Amino acid sequence: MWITSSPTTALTPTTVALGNFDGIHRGHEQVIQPILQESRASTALEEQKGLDNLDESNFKETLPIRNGAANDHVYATMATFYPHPREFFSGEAWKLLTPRAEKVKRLSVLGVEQLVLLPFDRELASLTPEQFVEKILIQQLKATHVSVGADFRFGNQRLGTSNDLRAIASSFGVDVTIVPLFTYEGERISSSLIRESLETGDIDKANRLLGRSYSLTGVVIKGQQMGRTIGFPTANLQLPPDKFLPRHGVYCVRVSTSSLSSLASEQFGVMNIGMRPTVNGTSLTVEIHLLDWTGDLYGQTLIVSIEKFLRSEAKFPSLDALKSQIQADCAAARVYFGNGQ
Ligand SMILES: Cc1cc2nc3c(=O)[nH]c(=O)nc-3n(C[C@H](O)[C@H](O)[C@H](O)COP(=O)(O)O)c2cc1C
Ligand SMILES: Nc1ncnc2c1ncn2[C@@H]1O[C@H](COP(=O)(O)OP(=O)(O)OP(=O)(O)O)[C@@H](O)[C@H]1O
Repeated sequence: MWITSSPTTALTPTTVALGNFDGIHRGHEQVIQPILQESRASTALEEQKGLDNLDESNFKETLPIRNGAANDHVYATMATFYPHPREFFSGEAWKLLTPRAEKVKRLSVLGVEQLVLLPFDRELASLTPEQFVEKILIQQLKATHVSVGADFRFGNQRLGTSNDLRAIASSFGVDVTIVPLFTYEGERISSSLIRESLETGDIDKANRLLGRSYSLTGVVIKGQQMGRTIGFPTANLQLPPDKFLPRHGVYCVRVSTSSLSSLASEQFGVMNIGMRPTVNGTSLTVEIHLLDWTGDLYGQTLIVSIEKFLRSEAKFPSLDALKSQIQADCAAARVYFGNGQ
């Protein structure tokens, strides 16, 4: 996937899904679908042209190549803002459901070909809706089609609505798909609602809104190595600093790794997110104990899918008391994953 934070270097022409898209939830996927369809239609057209021109003597030259203006390919593009507008306006670091690497991975799976990170600064924030369309969408991205949700707002002071976008874009001959709001049990699916669910430990709801399990991807680093002394070795995860974490506490998780060398298949585990008050911890840690697994995971990248909130983190009077509780956590996780022992 081509990623650029300079819209003038975007691959063009484009079909554009527009918004913040933090989390890439089920509502976002509805907005992305039309641009994929349009891009695939252009690929089919290209391939047909390639085939029409094909003969044995010029085989190489007539296959469609996607570089430069010489082809008709329309690039399925997500145009999003960086930093997140909330971070820009509040001046405070904004934690993300999908930090950049995760977003890119998810978009690639969906078939998006290009991510354009529009630098969100005073200049961009002060563009009127008309200026935004003309400068960014038409001149820079050479959009042929744009897709947004019905509640999309844009331009200076968020004055432009999705209908305004359609009216302005149509004056340039560009179609706008306005996707009806995708709801779950009567509530509009949004990044904010997913954050709220994660904050309260309602993992089931967060995962249903997302359409997949909320996950943490990080490298295993060394902890204090006390876990093994109480019989529960843990993999301590280092996460991107801008990753949004659910409420502190203990969770049932599924763990996999992109590397073939460590975990042969997905493993079940228990995870603690918190300060470890029992051992007078001073920093936030995210640590996982894998059920029925021993081995070395240092340096490995783990993908941890969060499935269920079990309990809040607590300060125990002794390490033995903590150990008994972790044993109970493991038992609860086995029951949850259906292999009670
Ligand atoms: C499933 C699980 C639950 C935990 N619950 C708590 C807890 O409630 N309170 C606490 O202080 N620490 C808790 N911990 C963290 C332990 O204190 C920690 O694993 C131990 O201190 C070892 O840390 P280390 O791996 O950095 O050496 C938990 C750890 C796990 C794996
Ligand atoms: N549930 C939904 N159904 C259809 N379109 C949606 C839905 N949620 C967001 N969109 C659209 O997807 C694009 C990206 O949405 P954006 O990330 O800005 O909103 P969001 O998920 O509601 O996040 P937040 O809660 O932070 O406002 C926008 O065009 C928006 O209108």
